[in-house]
Amino acid sequence: VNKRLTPVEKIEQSEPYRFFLSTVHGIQDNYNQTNAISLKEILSTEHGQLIRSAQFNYMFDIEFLLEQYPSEFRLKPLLIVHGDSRDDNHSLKTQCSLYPQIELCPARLDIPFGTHHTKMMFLLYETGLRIVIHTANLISQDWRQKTQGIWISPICPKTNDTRESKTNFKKDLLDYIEQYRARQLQFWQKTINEHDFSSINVHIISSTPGRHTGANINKFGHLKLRQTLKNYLNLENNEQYYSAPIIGQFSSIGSLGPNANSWLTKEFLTSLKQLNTNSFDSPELKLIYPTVENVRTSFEGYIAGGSLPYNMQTAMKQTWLINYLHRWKADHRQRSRASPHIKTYLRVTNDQYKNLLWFLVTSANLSKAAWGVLEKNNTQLMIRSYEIGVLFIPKQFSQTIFPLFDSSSFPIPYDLPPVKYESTDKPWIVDMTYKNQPDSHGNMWDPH
Ligand SMILES: O=C(O)c1c[nH]c2c(Br)cccc2c1=O
Repeated sequence: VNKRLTPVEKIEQSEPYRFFLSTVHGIQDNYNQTNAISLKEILSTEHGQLIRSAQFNYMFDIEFLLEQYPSEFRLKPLLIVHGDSRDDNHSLKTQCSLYPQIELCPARLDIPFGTHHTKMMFLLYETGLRIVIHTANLISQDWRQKTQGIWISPICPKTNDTRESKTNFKKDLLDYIEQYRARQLQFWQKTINEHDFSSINVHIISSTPGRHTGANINKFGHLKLRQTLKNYLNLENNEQYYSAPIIGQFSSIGSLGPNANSWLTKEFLTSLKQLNTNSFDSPELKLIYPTVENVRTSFEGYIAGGSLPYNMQTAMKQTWLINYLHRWKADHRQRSRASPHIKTYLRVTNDQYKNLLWFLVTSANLSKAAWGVLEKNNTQLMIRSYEIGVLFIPKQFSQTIFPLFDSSSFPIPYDLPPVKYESTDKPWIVDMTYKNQPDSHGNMWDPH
């Protein structure tokens, strides 16, 4: 019998990973019960009496957002942290002008083409502080029929000593917030400091705009990932891990250069393949990005492609990327037709993908703007955007690996091994017309 779980039961049952996919309209209920949660459930009164909250994001529909809060919480103070680009500001100011309880905090974007991608919630209850780090915009379309990733922290109790987690979560979160240099965030910096984070078992991997150098060079972007894997992934020096495949999965792709060696393998893969041994084998890098067919047959149809903004101008400069690409396929979660807006990076053992070495869920797509690009003879990492994600490492869960196919297995979002593009498969490109086959709603796609 499919017992409907309450939001609190869902979180209890998700232990120890606390990693969810968003619920999807149109799939069997039990696939929306196990390790799946909605925005209303995240904000439910069940978790306690909310005092105030903060919502970091890229796209906002304020009416929709307020509707997701329980009615008794809708008038609580709400801080909206958003990108300071002109049009964002205008529409947000207009949307929020009706609500005195909403305060706006524009994030400085001093480097051109940077965006405020970070998707994070601070939920302050009478019993303590909860952090949610996820991949969904605060618009209804992002929470209805897509595959989104969500990590929900425990409610961290207030404490009179600054309890840190074994993963340095508190310090890394404060380092991230500090980069905004925004007075509207001072209350939350103080609040974070006053709460006990010792129960948190994930690492923060974040990005902030800037040219990070010297002591700060490993604080953000792909060098933070490299450093964290180096320090915490204590795999015995056995050869079997050297060629273990690495998988990147995302909903957009930036300009990566004229060939793989420009940035993808030389810089980005070097960080992903970091073991605490200097292994020389080059592991396979497999990239998952939706095909046109994935989009056409998705629940949303071609409209899903509006949230996959890989453009023609970029794609035509890097046809070499096709050889790395794999389809979106998530049959075991009944989400092969729930278009992915989640972004994940993981490493599996090469014995038929039985075990996971680490798993990252993040706002960061496959782009230099998000992850950073080394400059000045590798002495500085230039990042354009704000991003944040959480990294799961077996050691922090008292395991050497995360089993993938047994009872306590890690709830991965898609099917492994990934399915390589066939010769007829094309990556979805947002500004192309698709007129030769109607989508699941009988529509065509003509962006002009
Ligand atoms: O970070 C995100 O979530 C996103 C960033 N840029 C986008 C563009 Br540009 C067009 C359509 C959707 C998105 C999007 O979803």
